[in-house]
Amino acid sequence: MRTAILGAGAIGAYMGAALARGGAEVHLVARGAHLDALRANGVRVISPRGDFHVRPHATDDPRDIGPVDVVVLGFKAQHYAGCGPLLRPLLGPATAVVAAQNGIPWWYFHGVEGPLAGRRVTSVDPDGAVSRAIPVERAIGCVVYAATEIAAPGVIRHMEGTRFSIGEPDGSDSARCRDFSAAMVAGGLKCPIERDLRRDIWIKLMGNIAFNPLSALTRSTMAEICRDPIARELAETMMREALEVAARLGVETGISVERRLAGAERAGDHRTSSLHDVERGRPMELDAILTAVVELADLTGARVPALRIVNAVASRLNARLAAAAATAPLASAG
Ligand SMILES: NC(=O)C1=CN([C@@H]2O[C@H](COP(=O)(O)OP(=O)(O)OC[C@H]3O[C@@H](n4cnc5c(N)ncnc54)[C@H](OP(=O)(O)O)[C@@H]3O)[C@@H](O)[C@H]2O)C=CC1
Ligand SMILES: CC(C)(CO)C(=O)C(=O)O
Repeated sequence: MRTAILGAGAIGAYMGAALARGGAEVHLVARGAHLDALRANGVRVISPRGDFHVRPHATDDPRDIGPVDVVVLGFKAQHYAGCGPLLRPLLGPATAVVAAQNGIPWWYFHGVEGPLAGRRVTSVDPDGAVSRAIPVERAIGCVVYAATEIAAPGVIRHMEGTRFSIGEPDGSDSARCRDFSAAMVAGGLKCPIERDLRRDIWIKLMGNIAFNPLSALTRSTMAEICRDPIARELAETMMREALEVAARLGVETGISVERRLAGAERAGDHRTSSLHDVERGRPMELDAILTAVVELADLTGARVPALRIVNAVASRLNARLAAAAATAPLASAG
């Protein structure tokens, strides 16, 4: 399978390294010092499951690669709207795009029936730019249960989790999902194909919706939030509100808030990807993880006062970080 990883960061480079280890043809698209290291030394994965090293092709120009069978999007979701020029050279008539992301994807109401069918989630696709850049027909959903970080340029630290659940937006059984899953499994990852990926999206989102913004706002790890009684109560309230939105959209996660909190506590002193972002002076990935859920609450009539307040506060921080990054472009280019 010919695969390109567009935005080969913490998660993308980890998936790419595993796919290459399993025998797939992998091309990494990255930039900056990370790209220099990938070109010079390949990807080193440091993992409690065993370290490994692979040397896939790495570039900043997808025209060097050309059409592939599968593109994995490893960007943060806020970069999807601008990815058209990078994505286009990789697309052949049947290329699938696996969106490995947290939160509500741009394709959320694609492939469903009922009054919301085909509706655009404006928080994640404000003017349709994402749908134009990445046509929903190409999308394969992907819920990431792994936790990784870029420990140094070209070096990925894998902390926990090897599950990447995938699924077609319309729940159908497809050869492209089966092929991608087989390539991931060959690389040592778990890649179940879910007929109802929206349930997985909400199970994962229960954690992210609370821990990602709270960790970024308080500069705390997940375990620190769990140990602080007030922060823990806020996280719990946010999770309950998210579950209510999911239920109104017809999704029952079947997982209690208590169980999800216990899982977060077990993750220990893990820094979320949003905490990594703000520590690097970058806006966190808020639109897909929180703002979209407030939008869906308004759509379904759910009361979400805690989500609304945290979204407003975190948006304020994001605006400041975006303004600071705009006045210091060289520092933020990484
Ligand atoms: N990290 C984790 O443990 C988890 C992450 N996720 C989700 O996975 C997704 C990816 O997150 P994560 O891997 O942490 O993010 P990263 O920031 O580590 O990776 C994104 C990568 O894309 C690169 N990139 C951005 N724009 C371009 C460009 N124009 N050209 C080339 N490269 C570019 C970034 O480079 P640069 O740094 O130079 O901008 C970065 O290396 C998110 O949706 C996140 O929520 C889900 C579960 C766990
Ligand atoms: C915290 C984690 C790894 C999920 O537990 C995550 O999804 C993130 O860092 O964004």
